[in-house]
Amino acid sequence: MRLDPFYLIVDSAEWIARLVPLGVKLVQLRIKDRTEAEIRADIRNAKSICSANGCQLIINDYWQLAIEEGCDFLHLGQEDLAGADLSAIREAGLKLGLSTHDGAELETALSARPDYVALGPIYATILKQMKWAPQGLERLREWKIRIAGLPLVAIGGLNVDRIDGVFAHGADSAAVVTDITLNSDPEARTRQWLKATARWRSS
Ligand SMILES: Cc1ncc(COP(=O)(O)OP(=O)(O)O)c(N)n1
Ligand SMILES: Cc1nc(C(=O)O)sc1CCOP(=O)(O)O
Ligand SMILES: [Mg+2]
Repeated sequence: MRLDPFYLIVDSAEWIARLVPLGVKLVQLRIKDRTEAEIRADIRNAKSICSANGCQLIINDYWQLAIEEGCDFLHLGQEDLAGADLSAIREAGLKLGLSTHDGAELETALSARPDYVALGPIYATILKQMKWAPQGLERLREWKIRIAGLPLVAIGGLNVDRIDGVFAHGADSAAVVTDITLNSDPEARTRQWLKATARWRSS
């Protein structure tokens, strides 16, 4: 499986409606602190926008809703994974990406046979508090060897200037939140990301 090199992460279908039509081909809906009804509605909207734009939608955390809404790709962290029904996820035909932050988490992730592995935070992030220090670029090289052919997603503190570094160190896709969502012009920043990742898309 191949992932687009530009992996956008946003917290609403509104963001997806704004940015996916610009040419984004891989987006995660990462919603926190909203009601189940609101999340379900956003998943439906996001699914419809992504389908119309040929964009792969990945649902974060809400594996039951992803199954119920007929989604096809899920992202789970380690705690999410511990509480999830992997058989139900697989039976529903969902692909699965997993977060990792250290060697033990990588072992746990690999035993769940994921479709990609994410490593973070590569750089310090302002999105959420994390108990891990920045991994640095060299750790990506190590992970790429250890995951033996699986796609590797780099996440945490990425911006347009850091894109080439993560790909040069083995990442297959660069995931980003605040460099786009907190930018004064998110559409322009998205276009910069699309341009900066183009050479990794075609190679
Ligand atoms: C691509 C990608 N990588 C890592 C994460 C983080 O997942 P998790 O550790 O479950 O934390 P939350 O995002 O749920 O706060 C991710 N969402 N996406
Ligand atoms: C949601 C998330 N997970 C991470 C991990 O390391 O697992 S880092 C992160 C935040 C990514 O946001 P930004 O691009 O704004 O730094
Ligand atoms: Mg999670």
